[in-house]
Amino acid sequence: MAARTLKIGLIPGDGIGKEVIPAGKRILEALPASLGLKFEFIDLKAGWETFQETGNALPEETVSILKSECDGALFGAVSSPTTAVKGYSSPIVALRKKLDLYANVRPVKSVRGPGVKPIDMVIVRENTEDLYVKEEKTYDTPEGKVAEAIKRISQRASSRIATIAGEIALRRQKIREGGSPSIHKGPLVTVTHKSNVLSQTDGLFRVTAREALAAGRFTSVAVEEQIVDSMVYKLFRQPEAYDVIVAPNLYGDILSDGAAALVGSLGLVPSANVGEGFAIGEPCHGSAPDIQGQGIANPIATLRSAALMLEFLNEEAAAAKIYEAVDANLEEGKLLNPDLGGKAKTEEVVQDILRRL
Ligand SMILES: NC(=O)c1ccc[n+]([C@@H]2O[C@H](COP(=O)([O-])OP(=O)(O)OC[C@H]3O[C@@H](n4cnc5c(N)ncnc54)[C@H](O)[C@@H]3O)[C@@H](O)[C@H]2O)c1
Ligand SMILES: O=C(O)CC[C@H](C(=O)O)[C@@H](O)C(=O)O
Repeated sequence: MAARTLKIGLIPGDGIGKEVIPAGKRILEALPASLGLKFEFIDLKAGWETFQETGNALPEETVSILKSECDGALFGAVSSPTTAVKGYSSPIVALRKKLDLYANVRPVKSVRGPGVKPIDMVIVRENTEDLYVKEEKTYDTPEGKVAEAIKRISQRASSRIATIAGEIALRRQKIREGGSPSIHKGPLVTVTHKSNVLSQTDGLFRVTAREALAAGRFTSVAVEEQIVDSMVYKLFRQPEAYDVIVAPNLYGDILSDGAAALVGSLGLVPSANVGEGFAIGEPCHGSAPDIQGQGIANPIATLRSAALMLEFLNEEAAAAKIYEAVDANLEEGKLLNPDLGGKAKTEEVVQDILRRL
């Protein structure tokens, strides 16, 4: 069988993005040849440093190479400023829209072990609209300034995101039926919203998601809904109750960082930005300026993001190899980074996981 060659764009970005993306590249290169996969890598620029060098946080070349040459990509993190800087706009938010990566898929899973609360959920976050359309304005009134932002929810995006959430629930169920141990009895999708207050925007999300999940092929999928604030409460008290969560963009962003705390660290939680036939693996965390340059960033979110990207490029066997090696490191618990209470450097954890591949 001829090997499949995947061309992968590498966008480290800023801060610890530069420390963890090389680890993602190395794990792909270290996959066994028997999987029949080869990789070519293209280094691409984006982020705050790129903005300072070129005046553009997302150079056109990065977008055009991703579109015309790559099968997928790994994105580290960028240091977006918290005050407006003229000409700067978050490159990852822009990429999601430019490449129509409409779903942000974020699995949050605990590893097996005594005393560990079993958690195995996937947050499926709408990735193109909601408050992330970034249509904001500030104006003066006699009482002072007022700022406004548009929250845009469309039927099309809500339907697409609920549909992929349903498909992910079915796929997870199939893996369970194949014998994988699981804490879930059957496929469940929880639709989250705030339509008790935002009856038009979140109301449209809720109704459309429910309609999409009522399709014939999802008859085996149980569908529940929950208002986002009480969802946070239940997520923290009973995380094992969730299988697949589907959420509008901003709620999905917030819920996934919260869920990361439940499994020990943001440094563990991966994501994939998924569109038709293209995926960008991206750790859920940011550029972590508080630890950058110390060589202690946890690489696991990135390694798992590389695996997740492979899953969406139909390379499940290769993805499974990476997950197994990472889980073995965590289950043994001897070589952990400081975010998990250990003393290991990034490099030591990477080497331990590569050894297990
Ligand atoms: N995808 C992205 O590009 C992305 C995502 C989130 C935040 N950001 C940006 O990152 C910058 C910093 O944001 P923040 O500090 O709010 O969030 P953050 O995710 O960077 O850090 C939050 C906390 O988690 C820790 N942490 C995160 N990743 C870790 C890892 N791999 N290993 C060990 N510890 C880790 C950090 O040290 C910090 O204490 C901001 O400029 C923000 O805009 C970018
Ligand atoms: O800081 C940025 O430029 C993007 C942050 C980004 C987001 O979607 O809001 C991040 O929080 C994420 O979860 O991917």
